[in-house]
Amino acid sequence: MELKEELKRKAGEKAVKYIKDGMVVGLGTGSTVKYTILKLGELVKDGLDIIGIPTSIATEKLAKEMGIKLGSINDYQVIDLTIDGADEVDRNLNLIKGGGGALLREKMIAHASKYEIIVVDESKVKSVLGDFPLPIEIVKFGYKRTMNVLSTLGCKPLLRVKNGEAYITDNGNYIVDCKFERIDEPAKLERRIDEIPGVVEVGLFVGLANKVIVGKKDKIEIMTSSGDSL
Ligand SMILES: O=C[C@H](O)[C@H](O)[C@H](O)COP(=O)(O)O
Repeated sequence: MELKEELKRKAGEKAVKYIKDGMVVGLGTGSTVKYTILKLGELVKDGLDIIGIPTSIATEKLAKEMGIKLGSINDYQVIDLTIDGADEVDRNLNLIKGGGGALLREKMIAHASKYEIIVVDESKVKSVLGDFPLPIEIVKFGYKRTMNVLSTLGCKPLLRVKNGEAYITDNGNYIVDCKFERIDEPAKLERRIDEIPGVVEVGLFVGLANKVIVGKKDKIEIMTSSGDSL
């Protein structure tokens, strides 16, 4: 296994230790949290009883294959704990998410969660967010205008394309990846982007993560928010 993959595995697997019998658990999306879900599948086979709430169709499929019992956010409107990945993390536990296109469901589930744990490899920890182009989910209607409005905030918006076609999210929308030079005030930028008509959700997660598990070469680092109690 290549080193980066090994660090993802380390962080992803570590997170299952916070999952307890009887919990409703939000299941994030991506190649890091995949390791959490695989491990969780083993624990479920050994008798752990939890309900998983998937954040994407891809995660729903994987969790089903692993034999994890699933529910929806409509049936479980309060989630005990969610484990998810991120594309970038700063030391204040602000995040950029949505590299895999799942940011809307991920944010809804993070918002419904009493506790959110993020799993990443060390390359994702940055002093300032913004290296990674910020994913923004927008409706198809008037998308060119929405992209122009986004550019007035100081970024270069690029419509996400997959296999030569515009990428479509699980919710039937487009994703625009917006490259900012640096994001100094994530909370302020999140609010400004959310105010633009046509924007469904932005991949900035501010004040939602309680703990970040970082897979490093020599160890696992755990970053916690103030008031963290898990
Ligand atoms: O939309 C996708 C999610 O926000 C992912 O959690 C994020 O992109 C990180 O994914 P990965 O662990 O594959 O880098």
